[in-house]
Amino acid sequence: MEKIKNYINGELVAPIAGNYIDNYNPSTGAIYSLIPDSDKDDVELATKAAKAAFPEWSKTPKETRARILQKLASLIEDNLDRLALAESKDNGKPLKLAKTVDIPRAAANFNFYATGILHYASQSHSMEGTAINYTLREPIGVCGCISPWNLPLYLFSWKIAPALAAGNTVVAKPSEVTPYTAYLLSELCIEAGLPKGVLNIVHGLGHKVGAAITEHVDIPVISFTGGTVTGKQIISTAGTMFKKLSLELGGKNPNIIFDDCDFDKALKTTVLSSFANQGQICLCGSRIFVQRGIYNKFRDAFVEKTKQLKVGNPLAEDSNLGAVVSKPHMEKVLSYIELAKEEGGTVLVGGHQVKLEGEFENGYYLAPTIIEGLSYNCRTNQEEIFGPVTTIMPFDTEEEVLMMANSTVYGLASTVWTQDITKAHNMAAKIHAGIVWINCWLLRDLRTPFGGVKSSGVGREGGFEALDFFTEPKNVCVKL
Ligand SMILES: NC(=O)C1=CN([C@@H]2O[C@H](COP(=O)(O)OP(=O)(O)OC[C@H]3O[C@@H](n4cnc5c(N)ncnc54)[C@H](O)[C@@H]3O)[C@@H](O)[C@H]2O)C=CC1
Ligand SMILES: O=C(O)/C=C/C=C(\O)C(=O)O
Repeated sequence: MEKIKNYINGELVAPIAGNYIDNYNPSTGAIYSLIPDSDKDDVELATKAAKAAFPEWSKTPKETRARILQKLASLIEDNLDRLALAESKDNGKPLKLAKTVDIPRAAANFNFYATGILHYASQSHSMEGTAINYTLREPIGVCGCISPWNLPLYLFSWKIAPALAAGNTVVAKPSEVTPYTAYLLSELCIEAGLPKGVLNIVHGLGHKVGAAITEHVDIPVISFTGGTVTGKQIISTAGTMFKKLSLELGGKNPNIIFDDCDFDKALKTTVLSSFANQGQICLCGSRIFVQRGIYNKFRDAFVEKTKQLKVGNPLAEDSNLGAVVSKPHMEKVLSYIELAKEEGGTVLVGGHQVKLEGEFENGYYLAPTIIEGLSYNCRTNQEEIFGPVTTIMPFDTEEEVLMMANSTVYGLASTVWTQDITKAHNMAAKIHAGIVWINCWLLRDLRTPFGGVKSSGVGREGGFEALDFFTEPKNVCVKL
């Protein structure tokens, strides 16, 4: 069986202790490769390599760094089909999604920061003839980047690209649930001519590799995307070591649909925002609030459209949903559906596992699920499920829906559907979230700040925010 390798000091290497864990294909439930079960010794080796590479990489002209990262982006584009197939096999997502979203976005992340760094400049503040301040932005050192399984290469590269562009070196850990495209990326880094030690990829479990990165004294910066519980563990270690932290965590995002919306657009996008990537995007809308005047009409049309979605082999062109990422995750989502029923919810569509035939009979498939009749403050409506499950609830007034929308510990994203521009702006101002989409969803401009408030995270990714995060400001005041 194929053994995935770590990428340390420019070379593909086996884990020091020689241990491996199984890698499953969620669409079949079969083990198809082995992942290094690395430990703190591998992290130590990677950190040493990253530390040794830092002086030269940080002094390499930004134009040279940009050229190498652009070469990497081109190689990702050249390998689109291979990478998309690998992502679909590792994660269970529809191949067409990996081809049109995940892999192009990974290339875009490298291109964006390769060019972004060329436009990133020092600020200066003049003190009217007395003095002038200029603020240098310097790379920090070795950065730890820890990423999740839902958008594997997309989110892995979203961290690595700005860290490297800014002149840092990196020790990165992809999710052990979906390691394969990070492994392929390491091959492409070698082909792109990334100097050895600049990027190091250590595969393995969160409580071993992730924890070793988090607590390493020579890694002063941690950028993490994943679950809120893990985020808390990272803060409790890295916070006390005064590390610079960026945490992009969970969401329980409201979709707020007013009577005066463009009905067809709101409906079409709500189907997408509920079930894209099997509902495994931190930005998916998982609580749908519909104003009473159109509630019945919207609910019935939403159920009808959801019934038409095909759950199937991720490689098939006509599959709308593939498999969820793992058996434990499927069981977690199913347990929330049971909880919803106990809490008085009615399953309008879905609510069960989908059994496919032939080689897919042991895959982890779930029917897209809509649940009605729950109170806004029950556990189903407060906790992140992270699967193809959404709830639908009526509301009457702006005040009422704001109260319900803002009632969770999360505050990542929201959508608002209305033709009334004043109402849209008022809602945007009052929603507790880092991102508000008005009459759209997941329309991404990579220059914008990306992240959440409350338990959805700390800090922002995207645009110059990420370059600010991956650099340290130094103010120099010159007396005139
Ligand atoms: N982007 C998001 O918002 C995501 C949210 N989640 C949520 O989190 C729940 C749990 O999913 P998991 O796979 O367990 O996500 P997770 O948060 O445990 O995994 C994310 C990354 O963190 C690493 N990690 C785990 N424990 C760590 C530790 N102690 N120190 C450092 N790194 C550690 C993992 O190996 C992985 O690379 C999901 O059901 C979902 O609700 C999961 C993945 C992505
Ligand atoms: O940057 C984006 O466009 C999307 C990011 C999505 C996540 O961070 C997530 O699902 O965890």
